Amino acid sequence: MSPSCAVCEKAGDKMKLCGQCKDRCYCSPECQRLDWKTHKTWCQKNAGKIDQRVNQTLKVVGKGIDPAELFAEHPCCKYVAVIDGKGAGVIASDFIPAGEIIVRDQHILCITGDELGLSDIWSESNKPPAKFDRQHELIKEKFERLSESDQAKVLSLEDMQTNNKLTRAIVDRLFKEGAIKSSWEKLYTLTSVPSAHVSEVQDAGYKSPEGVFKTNSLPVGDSNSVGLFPLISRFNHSCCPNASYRWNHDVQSQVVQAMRDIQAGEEICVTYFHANFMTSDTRQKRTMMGWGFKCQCEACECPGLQEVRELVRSMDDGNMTDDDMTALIGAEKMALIEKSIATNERRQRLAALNTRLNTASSLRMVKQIVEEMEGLYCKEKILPHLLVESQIALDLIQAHVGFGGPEVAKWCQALYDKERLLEGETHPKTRKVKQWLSRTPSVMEVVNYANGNW
Ligand SMILES: C[S@@+](CC[C@H](N)C(=O)[O-])C[C@H]1O[C@@H](n2cnc3c(N)ncnc32)[C@H](O)[C@@H]1O
Repeated sequence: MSPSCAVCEKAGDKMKLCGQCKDRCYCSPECQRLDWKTHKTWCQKNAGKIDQRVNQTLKVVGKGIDPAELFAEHPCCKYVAVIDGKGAGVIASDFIPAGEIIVRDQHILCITGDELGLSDIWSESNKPPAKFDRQHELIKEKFERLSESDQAKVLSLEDMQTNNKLTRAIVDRLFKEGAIKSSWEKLYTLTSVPSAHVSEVQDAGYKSPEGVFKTNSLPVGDSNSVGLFPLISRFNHSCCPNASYRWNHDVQSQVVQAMRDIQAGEEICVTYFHANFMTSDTRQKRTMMGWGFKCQCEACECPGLQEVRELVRSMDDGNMTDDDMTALIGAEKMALIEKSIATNERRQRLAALNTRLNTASSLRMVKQIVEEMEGLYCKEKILPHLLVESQIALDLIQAHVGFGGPEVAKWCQALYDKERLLEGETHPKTRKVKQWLSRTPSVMEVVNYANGNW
């Protein structure tokens, strides 16, 4: 759904905003002319003020950026508003096979460790306050040097650091009151607060290039730099993702790559951190602290769990049976709670098994652990996933080489198949594993490979 014309209410993607106040939308010059008589007085009175406010709030928010246009060259993706509360996201419009590179992206704003005097910008950038200040200045300077359209791209991205909660509250309120009619319009409004409400967000700070940078930046390969990638920043997080951010050495770009087959209509999600071994509470804390959101992915959804927990805690005299509990809260909610408990138990078990893997003292033990982990990953919808599969193949190669097992060749072949999909045929990693197909590697070779020294 697109925003509709203020006069005829026709919807469309190519709406034009009133050039003076930038507050009203029209489908054609005819409709704009028709509206002018009634709109004129308000527009003339407010346009100057609004422009001034807009400039003060850093041109607030990439007005005129249509995310669909940003993605137009990427036929796999169409950009749509997804679930409420997640902002926008990316939906596959076609079937995407595992391994396919969905989007390649170049950064439009980048800061380097050298500029900040840091040897590892990714892990150190939040530490010393002096460097933190320098970071603030650098982002501001670099942002001001961008073209107007790139500035708009930056400011159309999420800023969970500055004050998006307030923006969301305003947008939700307008949606409830009916002033925003469709979810597309809601999305559009989230990146382009109506001018009548600009002062509300301005007072509280709203978006800043720095906030956008901190919400969205990613490492630029292994170059000790961090960059802002306008397309890739549009992918939402999931604790059971179907895609992954990766740095592609061949094309020197950040890419999003499918980690399993993705069906048309599925949301394409990456993971923002390593969530496989965390319970939902830990994951929620992580997303809240890192990006200011409560994760709403499939693995985390359990509406009302918190409130039910509190209710049960307040009522439980120690004698409550499962049947009492179901009667109290209803079968549907009970099922959700059970689902949530089960998923947390599985993630905890996965974490414990992963630790045990490092100290397993026989091939049989490694195989048992890996098999159990595979079953748990499947139940958690983490498998199939190319990165997890290649890790499993690598663990099994290591165990077979170390304990003299009979299946080295089988697992080398499995790892080679995954690496080909992940990195391509000519990548040094893939070539290394290809050598192993004709001879058994040494333990040291496998260890080096696992440590990234290939
Ligand atoms: C890198 S941006 C992703 C694109 C963003 N939704 C947009 O509209 O541009 C990160 C922000 O998206 C939202 N988000 C991403 N994944 C989410 C999830 N699993 N649940 C809820 N919100 C999510 C949060 O607001 C988060 O700060």
